[in-house]
Amino acid sequence: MAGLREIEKQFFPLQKIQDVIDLFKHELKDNEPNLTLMSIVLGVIENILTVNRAVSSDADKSNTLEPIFPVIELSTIEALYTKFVTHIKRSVDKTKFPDKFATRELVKIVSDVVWCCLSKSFKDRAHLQSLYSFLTGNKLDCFGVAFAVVAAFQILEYNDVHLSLSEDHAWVVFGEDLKETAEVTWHGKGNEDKRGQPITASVVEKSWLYLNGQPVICNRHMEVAAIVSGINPSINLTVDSVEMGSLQQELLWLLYDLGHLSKYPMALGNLGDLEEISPTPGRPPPVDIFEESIQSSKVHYHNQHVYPYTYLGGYHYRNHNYKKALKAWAEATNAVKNFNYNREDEEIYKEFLEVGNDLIPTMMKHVASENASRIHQTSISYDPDCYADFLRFYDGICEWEEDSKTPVLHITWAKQLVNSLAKFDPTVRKLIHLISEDGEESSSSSESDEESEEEREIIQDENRNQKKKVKAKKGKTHDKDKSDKINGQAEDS
Ligand SMILES: FC(F)(F)Cc1cc2c(N3CCN(c4nnc(C(F)(F)F)s4)CC3)ncnc2s1
Repeated sequence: MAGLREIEKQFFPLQKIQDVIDLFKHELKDNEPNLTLMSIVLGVIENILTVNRAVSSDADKSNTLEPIFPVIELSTIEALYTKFVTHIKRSVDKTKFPDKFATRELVKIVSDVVWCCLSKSFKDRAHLQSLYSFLTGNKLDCFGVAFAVVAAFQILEYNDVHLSLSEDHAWVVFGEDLKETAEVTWHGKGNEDKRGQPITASVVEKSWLYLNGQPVICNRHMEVAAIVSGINPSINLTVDSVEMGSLQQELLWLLYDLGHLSKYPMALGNLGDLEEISPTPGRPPPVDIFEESIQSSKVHYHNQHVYPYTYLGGYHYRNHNYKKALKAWAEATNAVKNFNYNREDEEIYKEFLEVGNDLIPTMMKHVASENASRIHQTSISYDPDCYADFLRFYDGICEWEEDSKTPVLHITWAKQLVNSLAKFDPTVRKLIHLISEDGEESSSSSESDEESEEEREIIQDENRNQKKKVKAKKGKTHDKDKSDKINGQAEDS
């Protein structure tokens, strides 16, 4: 990869969103789209529209609807592009690596070439995903380091090194028919990086972080989809840049129409979220896009991805379709139950913690108040399907915890389960058939008394244990969070 090609230079200066779309359309026609160029262009635009927002001096401009899209000069882009290409070519002596395919040694060297320039300051801030951030601030997040390594290999003219993505980690595949893997970045907080090491079957097996061997293995076009999906339009915790969001949405539709999102469930989920915020006329509704994300995981990844279901569940929750939200969340834990939870999986744990201990309780409270006003039949607390999905949600969490080294459930989960259970009407708890995995049925009506008696025992057990635990904990020093929770519970119950 030499300097910028003449044809690429003709797209500059970029003065509006359409100019960026045209540049990406051109690059995506090529079988080697220029990853370095596109990452720098998106990084420059994102920086101007979110981090260093040009505050218009004259008052009148600020309240016009006139977009504040920046003019991106070729000189700005070319300087950064040359800096990255020079840095990579100067740091890697290709004569030592005559092979057509990359070797593990070379992958480690290129990872070091990126790694050595990184400043040790905050890494989980926003807007640290692009080569612009690397070249101007020596900062990259976990994804950004992995992407920079892949962009570097494109510059070194290796076309076998590709990005491999799970729902919370990134690494590379390389070698003939991509059968080698290597860590090139760090993961999470307080974990030693394992850069250069292969991702072995024992690490992958039943691990959500490595999707049990079903990661998204990118080609060059999907690597473009990854940088577009990684655009962060946030200006701060509450405000997004409308221009940056529109650019991301239009670029995702471009990639969608070219077929480059079909094996990328999270990018489809991102697109569904953007369509909820600002629907594109003539495009399918968000639920259809979330459904495509789920189908993509089923067809290409053995239904091992979890986020497609939590995207859909979150959408239905926000739109008060509580019955559909419960169904999506039940299917989310149906996917996660095949994994064994371990300490590096806390991102997905936080998702389910929020669903079980915040979203569902809030939903049940809403519904309780709605009950007063609405006819009872339609409310979820009277709907056996909702109760069944509620139980399936928790059943999946419990199965996820089974055989795991790290526990998932703690007293807050039990407390919230009891609260939410009690919000379902006793009649509905008699209407469902519990069928165990081996097909054995426990019929609903006859045993209903024993069943509700059994449930009462579970609840009483829980309360007894809870009181015992609270007494025990009070006598011992305990880490802050848990003791607060337990004491809090003691006050509540
Ligand atoms: F490379 C890593 F390490 F960063 C892992 C990746 C994350 C991620 C992503 N995300 C992460 C999940 N994500 C979600 N946003 N909402 C989610 C849901 F909980 F609603 F499902 S999941 C935002 C975008 N979107 C596209 N591609 C990737 S690759």
